[in-house]
Amino acid sequence: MLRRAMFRCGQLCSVEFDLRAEPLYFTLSSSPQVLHHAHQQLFGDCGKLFSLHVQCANRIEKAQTHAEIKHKLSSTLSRDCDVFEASSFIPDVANSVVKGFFIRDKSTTTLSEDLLNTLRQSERVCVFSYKREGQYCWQELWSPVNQVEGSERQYITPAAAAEHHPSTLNIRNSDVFYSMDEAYKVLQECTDIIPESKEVLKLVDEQLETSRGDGFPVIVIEGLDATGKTTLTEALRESLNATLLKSPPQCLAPFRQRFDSEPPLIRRAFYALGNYITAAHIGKESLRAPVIVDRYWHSTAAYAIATAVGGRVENLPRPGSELYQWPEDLLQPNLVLLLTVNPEERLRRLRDRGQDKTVEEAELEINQFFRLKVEEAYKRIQNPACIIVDASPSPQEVLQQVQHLIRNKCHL
Ligand SMILES: Nc1ncnc2c1ncn2[C@@H]1O[C@H](COP(=O)(O)OP(=O)(O)O)[C@@H](O)[C@H]1O
Ligand SMILES: Nc1ccn([C@@H]2O[C@H](COP(=O)(O)OP(=O)(O)O)[C@@H](O)[C@H]2O)c(=O)n1
Repeated sequence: MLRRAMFRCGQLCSVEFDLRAEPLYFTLSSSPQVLHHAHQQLFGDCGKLFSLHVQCANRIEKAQTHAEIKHKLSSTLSRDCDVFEASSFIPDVANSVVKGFFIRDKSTTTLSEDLLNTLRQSERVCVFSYKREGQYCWQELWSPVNQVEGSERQYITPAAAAEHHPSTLNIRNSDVFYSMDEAYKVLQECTDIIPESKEVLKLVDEQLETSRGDGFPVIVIEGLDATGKTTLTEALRESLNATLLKSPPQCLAPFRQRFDSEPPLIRRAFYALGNYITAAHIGKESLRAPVIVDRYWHSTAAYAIATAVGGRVENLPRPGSELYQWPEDLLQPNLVLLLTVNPEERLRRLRDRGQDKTVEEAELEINQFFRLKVEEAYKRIQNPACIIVDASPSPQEVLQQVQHLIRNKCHL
């Protein structure tokens, strides 16, 4: 299946060569093409250069295989090996992305070849090698012993950058879910390999139909870790005599660690279903009191998009993209406030709080690109859009600022 996918006409390939730069784009053709300067860097002397592509029909198996290989490559290959994320895709065609890796092995050992041969035998992975003659470079199926019979040469053909970053093509109902059914289906497909999925789906089934009558206002507080959400939401619960809810809801707490260890497809479906459970609780609670929610769909979508899209903020889906649209079947709050503090103050608060960071928070600290993408994705989400609140002042000042906003917007 993959070989067809790799060579399909109009197929583009991209390699995330450098986090700070645009991916390297090329396509494949059966006739020799001269390499561009930019492609010399990757295909320069070829040497031990391989590309490795996951080929599984089942999307759960594909997601898990990709995650397993990523872990294997990072834990097994020596520092003499560069590993780059790669994709082959059809520009602007949703779900056309086939993900893979490029491995440039500068070591003198055969470690990468031994590992690739092991992976290749799993039948879920296809490995290509690269050869060069003068100005021409081509790929062909690889095997450790000799060239795979009938393996035709596919010449590397420089191509212009795609208008939209390839990672934005697979977001819909793979990283971000726009209906409960789509998220529900993913966990249904996992029940035999992740038994906890059955319990999560049972909790979803037990929730009442989400009714959003003309109840009390629903206010969501969003923001990166340590921006002050917990402190503010607890103060608002008291000052407004409100009900405080969280997403994911407490009933999912026993399963979080398990799903946090799964690839994005499964993990994000879990958090999406958490929002639907919280929505049912909001529907009920808002009939008798104002409701404050600590994180909701903005968090789920912003972190998922920022994780899925490699490289810089510019690679995010454009503002106004349908990927930022609120799910039609998810209860909408009256007001969403995004707490922001400068990075130094946030890190100080994180340290003062002393709790260990989530893996994602560790990533936020190391990778400034990721933090900027999360913050930008939060701001691009529409219907409802969030209102930005500077949460740098003291807890009391932030509370007063927010109470003023709530009075104006929700007449509370
Ligand atoms: N406005 C504020 N000014 C200074 N410190 C704050 C403020 N709000 C919260 N903190 C402190 O910062 C840390 C993180 O706050 P927390 O409410 O747990 O953030 P979050 O829930 O967003 O992760 C805590 O130690 C908290 O006491
Ligand atoms: N509604 C939500 C809430 C959290 N999350 C994920 O869970 C991570 C941390 O959530 P958390 O509630 O433990 O973080 P804090 O509220 O403690 O900062 C976020 O970084 C998101 O990746 C989500 O996807 N959707």
